[in-house]
Amino acid sequence: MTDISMIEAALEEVASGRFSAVRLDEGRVSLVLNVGGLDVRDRGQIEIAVKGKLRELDGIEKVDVVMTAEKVERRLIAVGSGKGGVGKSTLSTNLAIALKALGHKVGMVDADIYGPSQPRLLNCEGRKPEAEGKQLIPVPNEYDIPVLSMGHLAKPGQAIAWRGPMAGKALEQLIDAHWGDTELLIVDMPPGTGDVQLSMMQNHKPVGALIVSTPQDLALMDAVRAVDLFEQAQIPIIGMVENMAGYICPHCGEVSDPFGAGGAEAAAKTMGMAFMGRVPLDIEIRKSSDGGTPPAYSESLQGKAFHDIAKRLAAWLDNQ
Ligand SMILES: Nc1ncnc2c1ncn2[C@@H]1O[C@H](COP(=O)(O)OP(=O)(O)OP(=O)(O)O)[C@@H](O)[C@H]1O
Repeated sequence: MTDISMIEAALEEVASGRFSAVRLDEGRVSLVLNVGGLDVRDRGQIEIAVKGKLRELDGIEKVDVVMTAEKVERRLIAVGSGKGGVGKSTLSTNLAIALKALGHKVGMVDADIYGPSQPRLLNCEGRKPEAEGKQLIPVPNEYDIPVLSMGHLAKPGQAIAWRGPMAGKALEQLIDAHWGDTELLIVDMPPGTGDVQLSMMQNHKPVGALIVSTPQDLALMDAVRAVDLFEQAQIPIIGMVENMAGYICPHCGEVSDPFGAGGAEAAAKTMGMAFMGRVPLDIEIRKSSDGGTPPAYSESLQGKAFHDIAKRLAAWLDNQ
């Protein structure tokens, strides 16, 4: 007849170093399985392997497995802007990839529920997230940045026209998902300064917010409003990023400043916040990002600006 030592020997084969509290009671085995660091699929597989292996043993009729994982301390970083189209999503994607290259375990929440673009930017459009119980499982992709976006739930091109409370609920589902061992969650915020943004921040308390602006005055006025919103919610501002600064002509190499120059840096100084860096207006950034091959993933010149900003962001996180 099977005894505890035989059960432990069998467990050693399929779950070495991960089991504890093994009990045997009239043909019924119970144990605790530490699944820390495993993703959802691997967790499922190890559970099946353990149950299968133990049921092969003489007289074992039932196996109860309790899975535990050390709690991952997950930090949220909000990327916001006062208005749309300033490059918030592009920055979020490329920063996520650059932070991953620095060794962080990064995930992405596309909180821009009315105009989701992360599925396209991370080249995983058309994939549906699976669910475990009531929790969504983030969508994997070639960049190893698990992502959840309303774009994965709605049909491509389908307009998402929700009222505030519904939009807020959808966003909760994306954030309270099965993020596994993801330590850093980049939240690509919806543009503007409405209720959805405010309640998300109150509920989830990001550790900090990055503000994106283009250099011109009008965009900067909107950026000031975004700063106000984060301050209202008592979210520390990490700093300001200037996007679409200095256009380099692909033909003659001449640098021009269609949206002005240095405006965001000056505004950051006035508001007493850090300036995190500038990203040039470069057609390659648009082509590669919108084409699902973010420039930060390659050694390209265009990727460098994002890597520099990611280093500053990582230093800020280290100092928290
Ligand atoms: N530095 C840049 N150089 C060239 N094109 C850029 C740059 N940054 C962003 N873009 C392009 O500008 C467009 C808008 O960018 P993006 O979608 O990232 O902005 P957004 O602020 O997230 O917009 P929305 O609020 O509408 O989601 C995209 O086509 C993107 O490729």
